[in-house]
Amino acid sequence: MQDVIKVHCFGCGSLNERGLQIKSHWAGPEELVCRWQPQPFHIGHPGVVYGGMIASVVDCHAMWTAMAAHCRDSGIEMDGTALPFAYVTGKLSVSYLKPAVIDQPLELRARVVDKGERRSTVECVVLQRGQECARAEVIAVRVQPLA
Ligand SMILES: CCCCCCCC/C=C\CCCCCCCC(=O)SCCNC(=O)CCNC(=O)[C@H](O)C(C)(C)COP(=O)(O)OP(=O)(O)OC[C@H]1O[C@@H](n2cnc3c(N)ncnc32)[C@H](O)[C@@H]1OP(=O)(O)O
Repeated sequence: MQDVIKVHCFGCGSLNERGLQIKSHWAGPEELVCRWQPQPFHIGHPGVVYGGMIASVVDCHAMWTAMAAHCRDSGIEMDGTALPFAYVTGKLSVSYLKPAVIDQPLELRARVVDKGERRSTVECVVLQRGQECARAEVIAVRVQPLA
C-alpha cells in the first residue's frame, strides 16, 4: 500500500530515506501483515531489539490497518490519489512478552477489533520465528488530512 500512497512518515514513508520503510499488506479478509528486519543499530540490550523500535513499527502498521479497513468499509480506492482523511495515534499500548532477537525478522499481524465514529481499535501481535514476542492495542483516530 505504501508504494501507491507516498508519504514522509518515519515508519512507512517511501519518501523518507532514513525511515523504517515498512510495508503493510492484506493477508486475509480482516488481517494486515507487515514484515520488518531490525538492523544492528536498532539494538537495546545486547542481541535484543530496542522495545521502542517495536512500538514504532506497531504504531505505523496499526495506522495503515485502520486506514485500509476504513477504505474497504467505505468503498474508497487506495490508488495513490489524496485521501480525504488521515489516521493519527490516540493511544499505543504494548506488552512485551519475550525478547526479540536483533538478527531475525519480525512479523506483525493486525486487525481492527472495534470501530467508533472516528476511532478504530487495532490489535497487533508481533511474532518472531512464529513465537509471540509482543502484543499491542492501538487507538487510531480519523482526522482531516494533515498538511
Ligand atoms: C498521495 C498523498 C496521500 C496522502 C495521504 C495521507 C495519509 C497518510 C497515510 C499514512 C501516513 C502514515 C501513517 C501515519 C503513522 C504515524 C502515526 C503517528 O505518529 S500520529 C502522531 C501522534 N499522534 C498525534 O499527534 C495525535 C495527537 N492527538 C490529537 O490530535 C487528538 O487528541 C485526537 C485527534 C487523537 C483526538 O482528538 P479529537 O478532539 O479530534 O477527537 P476526540 O473526540 O477526543 O476522540 C475521537 C474518538 O477517539 C477516541 N480517542 C481519542 N483519543 C483517545 C485515547 N487516548 N484513548 C482512547 N480513545 C481515544 C475518543 O474516545 C473518540 O472515540 P469514539 O469515536 O467516540 O468511539
